[in-house]
Amino acid sequence: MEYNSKEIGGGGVWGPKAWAFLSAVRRQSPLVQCITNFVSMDLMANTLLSAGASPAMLHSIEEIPDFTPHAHALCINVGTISPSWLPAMKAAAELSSKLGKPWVLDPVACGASSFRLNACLELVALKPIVIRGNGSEIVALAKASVEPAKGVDSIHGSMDAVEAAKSLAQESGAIVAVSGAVDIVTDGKRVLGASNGVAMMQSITATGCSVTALITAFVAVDKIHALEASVAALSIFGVAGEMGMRLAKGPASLRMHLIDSLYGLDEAAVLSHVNITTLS
Ligand SMILES: Nc1ncnc2c1ncn2[C@@H]1O[C@H](COP(=O)(O)OP(=O)(O)OP(=O)(O)O)[C@@H](O)[C@H]1O
Ligand SMILES: Cc1ncsc1CCO
Ligand SMILES: [Mg+2]
Repeated sequence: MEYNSKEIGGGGVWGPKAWAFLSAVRRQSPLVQCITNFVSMDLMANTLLSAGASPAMLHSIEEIPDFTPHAHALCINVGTISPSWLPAMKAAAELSSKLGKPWVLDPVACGASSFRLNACLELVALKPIVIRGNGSEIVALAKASVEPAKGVDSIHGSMDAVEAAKSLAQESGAIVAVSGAVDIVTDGKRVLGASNGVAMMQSITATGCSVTALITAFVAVDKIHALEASVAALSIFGVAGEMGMRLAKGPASLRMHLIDSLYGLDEAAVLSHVNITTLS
């Protein structure tokens, strides 16, 4: 995709960019392989379908040589990792990188144990194009230290993790995204912020996992612009949350309306709601 790279500030230039990404996903319907946790499989697959992508939750190591080459992108999430899952994650990541296909890492609760942290560090070494976590996950991964936060939930705001995100991006070569009230995305130099979404999204399990999968679908259609793809996916998911919140009565109905809103997003809603700015 071609963009006017000259930023003219605010959502003005980003609304059309975000719409271009969502439209490309709807048009191309990329096949996204997800090796993810048991909690997130349903919401993640439905998020991808609602955005127009095609999810496939294949995680067996025996299937990777046949299947992974057909996927347009790969999402790896360590949420319920056990030692038997790690070889398949590494094999799929390695094969994707070898084939020039983008893959995205969600380092769920990477500070919770040394096994989980080391698994994430091994995966980071296999060159994900994007790493998306919450504030505590990005701080733990950047410091490479076990420091139990609150399990899969964050005790850091996304803005508390900006420096950690920049240093992780510089060390790893990946785009790093931190979700929160303002979603932060950095390549180690530029820092973009997406101020969409509603706080109640934190009360639905696996919304973070699902937005990581949406980022994967967006980089599947334009891996050259992974920074822009990531911030656009975070903003679009947030806009769907804002629209869904108008009809929701609580987390359970927000979950349903978020999916419906993502499915039904039109250009006018995207252009008027996307709120992406350059932070530095
Ligand atoms: N205070 C907030 N206001 C608006 N949106 C928010 C807020 N906090 C989180 N979000 C949004 O909620 C979604 C999930 O982000 P969160 O940081 O909770 O991820 P997570 O901790 O990895 O979640 P999970 O592990 O349950 O998948 C993102 O789209 C994010 O933008
Ligand atoms: C609750 C939970 N536990 C492990 S993974 C997961 C989903 C949110 O990350
Ligand atoms: Mg998470």
